[in-house]
Amino acid sequence: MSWEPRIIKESFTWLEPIADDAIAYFYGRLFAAEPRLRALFPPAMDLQRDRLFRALTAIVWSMDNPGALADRLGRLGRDHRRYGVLPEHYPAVGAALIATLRRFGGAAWTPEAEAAWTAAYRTAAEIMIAAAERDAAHAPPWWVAEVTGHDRRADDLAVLTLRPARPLPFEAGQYVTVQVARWPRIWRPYSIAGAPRPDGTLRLHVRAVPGGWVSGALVRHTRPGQTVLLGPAAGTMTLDPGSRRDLLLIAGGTGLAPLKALAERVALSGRDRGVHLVVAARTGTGLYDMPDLLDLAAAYPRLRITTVISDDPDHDGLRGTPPGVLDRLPAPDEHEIYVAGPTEMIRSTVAALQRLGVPPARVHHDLLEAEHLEVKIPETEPADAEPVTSPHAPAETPSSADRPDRRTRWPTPPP
Ligand SMILES: NC(=O)C1=CN([C@@H]2O[C@H](COP(=O)(O)OP(=O)(O)OC[C@H]3O[C@@H](n4cnc5c(N)ncnc54)[C@H](O)[C@@H]3O)[C@@H](O)[C@H]2O)C=CC1
Repeated sequence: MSWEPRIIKESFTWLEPIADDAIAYFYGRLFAAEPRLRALFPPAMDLQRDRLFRALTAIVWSMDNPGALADRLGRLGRDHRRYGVLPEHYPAVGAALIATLRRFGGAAWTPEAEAAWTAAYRTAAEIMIAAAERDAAHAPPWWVAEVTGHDRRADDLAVLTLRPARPLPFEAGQYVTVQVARWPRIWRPYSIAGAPRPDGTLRLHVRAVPGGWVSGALVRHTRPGQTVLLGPAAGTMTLDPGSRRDLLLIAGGTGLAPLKALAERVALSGRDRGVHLVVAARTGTGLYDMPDLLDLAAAYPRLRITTVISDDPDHDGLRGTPPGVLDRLPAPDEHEIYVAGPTEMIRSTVAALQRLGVPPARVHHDLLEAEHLEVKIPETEPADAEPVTSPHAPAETPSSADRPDRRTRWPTPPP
C-alpha cells in the first residue's frame, strides 16, 4: 500500500479536538452532494457520528500494521452490506471526507497530506468493496428470522428464540446484530446464547437498557410470529481448538449468553473436558437461566455451576462480584478462562486474573473487539425519537428463502 501513515496521522491528530464539528460538516457535505445516501443512515445521527469517528480513529492508528488494517477494512466492508452500501457510494463519501479534512485540517493540511489521504481512501475503499463482493458470493447481507419464542424472565429481560429463514452459520461464543421493524437501520449486537442446534434456531438473552431502542423493542414489543433481521455471526470469543484445558467461564448478567454457548459446545462435543461456569448477578432473581443451566449440568456431569450474588447480603452462596471471589475458585491458573458481562466487570476480572498469575493468552473476552465493533455501545433512545414504521431499503433484495412474513415488510430495493 502506498500510504504515508505519518502524514495521515499528523493531519488526523489536528482533527481530533474538533471532531464533532468536522463530522457534522462531513455528513452535511455528503447528504448535500448525494441526498439519496441519507436513506442508508439511522433516523437519529448522534451515535452514527461517534461511530464514524471511532472507526476512522481505529483505521488511522492501525496504519502501521497492514495486516490488521486490511482485516479491519475487510470487516467494515462486509458489515456495510447490511446497510445497503454499494460500490458507487464510495466516491461521494471519499469526496466529503477530503472536503472535511481540507476545511478542518488547519496547518497540517498540505498538498502532500491531500495526496496521502486521497490515495489512502482509494485503497481502503477498494479493500472494503472487494471484501463485500467476496462475502456476497456466499452469504446474504442479512437473514430474516421469525421469533418462535419470547420468554419474559423479568420485567426488563427476555430470552428470545429465533428461526432464521435460511441457515445462519455461527460458532459458539459469537454474536449477531439485530434490527427490529420498529427501528429501521439500527443494528445492535447480541451474543448467541447456545451452540448451533440441528433445527437452526438460536437464542438471545436481552436486557432492556433504560431508554434502549432495540433492547426495549425486543423485550417489550416483540411477540412470537413477528420477524427481525439478523446480520452475519461475528466475534472471536470462540473455543481455542488447540487447548485441552478445563474451562472456567465467568459471566456477569446477560454476559451469560456466549458462555452458556461455550458450555453447551463442550457438552455436545463428547469430549471429557471440565467446565466451571460462574454466574454472577445482582440478586437471586437475576439468575434468570438457572433451570436451563441445571438441565445442562444434569446432561453433562463435568459442568459445575457456581453462583455469585453482589447485591443481596442474605444470599447463601458466594457473595460479591467475580473479581472479588476469584481467589475462592479452584485453580484459575490451570484453566482456559472466558469472561463476559459488563465492561467494568471484564476489566476488573482480567486484572485480578493477571494478579493471580494467569497468563494473558489464557484469558479470553471480546472487550477490545467490542470497543472497535461497538458490541457494547450504550443505546440511548432520544426522548423525541419516534418509532418508524416503514422499513429501510437496503441495496440487496433478500432471496426467496428470506421472504418476510405478512406482518413486517422487510427490505425493498433502493431507490
Ligand atoms: N461478550 C460479552 O462480554 C457480553 C457482554 N454483555 C454485556 O453484559 C452486560 C450485562 O448487563 P446486566 O445483565 O445488566 O448485568 P448487571 O449490571 O446486572 O451485572 C451483573 C453482575 O456483573 C458484576 N458486575 C457488574 N458491574 C461490575 C463492576 N463494575 N465490577 C465488577 N463486577 C461487576 C456483578 O457481579 C453483577 O452482579 C451488558 O452490558 C451487556 O452488554 C452481554 C452479552 C455478551
